[in-house]
Amino acid sequence: MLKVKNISFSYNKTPVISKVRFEIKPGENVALIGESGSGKSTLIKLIYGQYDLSNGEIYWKEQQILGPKFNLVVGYEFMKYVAQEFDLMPFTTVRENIGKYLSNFYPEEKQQRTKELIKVVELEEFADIKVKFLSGGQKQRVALAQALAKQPEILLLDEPFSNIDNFKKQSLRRKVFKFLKEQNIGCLVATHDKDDVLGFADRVLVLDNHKIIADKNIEDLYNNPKNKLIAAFFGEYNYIEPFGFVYAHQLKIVENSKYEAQVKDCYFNGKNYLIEAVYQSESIFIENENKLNTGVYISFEKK
Ligand SMILES: Nc1ncnc2c1ncn2[C@@H]1O[C@H](COP(=O)(O)OP(=O)(O)OP(=O)(O)O)[C@@H](O)[C@H]1O
Repeated sequence: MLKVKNISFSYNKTPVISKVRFEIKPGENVALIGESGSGKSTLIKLIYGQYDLSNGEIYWKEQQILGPKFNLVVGYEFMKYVAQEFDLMPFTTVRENIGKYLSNFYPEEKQQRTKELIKVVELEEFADIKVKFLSGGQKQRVALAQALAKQPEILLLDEPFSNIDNFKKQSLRRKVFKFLKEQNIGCLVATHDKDDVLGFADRVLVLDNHKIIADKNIEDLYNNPKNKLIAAFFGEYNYIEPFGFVYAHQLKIVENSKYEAQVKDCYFNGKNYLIEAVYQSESIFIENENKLNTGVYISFEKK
C-alpha cells in the first residue's frame, strides 16, 4: 500500500503541493488529473523520492520513501517511474534496452521476459533496431517496457501515451493496463487524456490549487462532476440551472420544453453533431443525431 501522508512541497516560496494525502492499494490503477502546471509531475517525482518533502511522509508498505538528502541514489527497487522525458541507451537495440536491468545469470528467463515485454508495448518489429532510429512514441514504449522489466510493485507514469499516435494508443493502453492488473502492479498515472482514465482507472485524484480536491471512483467522478475542471476533463459540458453540470450528450432536443435556445453552430464529431446554441445569452452544447441549421430555435431537456 502506498501511503501519502499530508505532504507539502515547494520549489521556491510558492507552494506546489499542499497537505496532500491519499493511498494506493497493491494492483490499483489510480489516475491523477489536473490543469497544466497544477503539480502532477511534481507529485509523482515526490513519490519517487526525487525531491525532499517540506512536510509529511510517504510510505510503500513499511518502507519510508526518502528524498536525495537521505539517499545517494534516487529511487527504490519496488517502484519505477516513467518520466515525460525518457532516458534510454541510443546506441543499443530495443531488446538490449529492455533487458538491461535483467540478470544475465538466467539467460533463458531474461530472453523470455524481454520478449513478453516487447509484445506488451507492441514493438516486435523493432526489437533489433537501435533506439536512436526510433520515433518519439516508439522510444516512449521502450521506456515503458524498461520500467516493467524488473516487475515493480508500483509504477508511476507521467503522460505515458502522450507521444503515441491514435492508431496504436487504444490497443497499447489496453495491453499495458491489462498487464499491470494481471501482475498486480499498482500504478499512478498523471494524464490530460480522458481515454487513459475511462475504462482503466479504479480511482481518480483531482489536483487543483496545490490540493487534492477529489478522490473518487471513476463512475462517481464522471457522473457527478462537481466543478468545471472535472466536467471539462471528460468532454463538452454546460452549467445550466437547475441541472447543474451536464455533458453535451446528457441533453436532448425535444418538441416542447421550457428550455429554448437558438442554434449558433453545428459541428460534425463523427458519431453525432455537436450543436452550439445560445441559451440565456450563453453558449450551450448539445449532442444531436442530426445536423441543424444556424438560427433555428430548439427546445431541450436533460435526458
Ligand atoms: N524544477 C522546477 N523548479 C521550479 N519550479 C518548477 C520546477 N518544475 C516545475 N515547477 C513549477 O511547479 C508547478 C507545477 O509543475 P508540474 O510540472 O508539476 O505541473 P504538471 O501538472 O505536471 O503540468 P503539465 O500537465 O503541464 O505537465 C508549475 O508552476 C511549474 O512551473
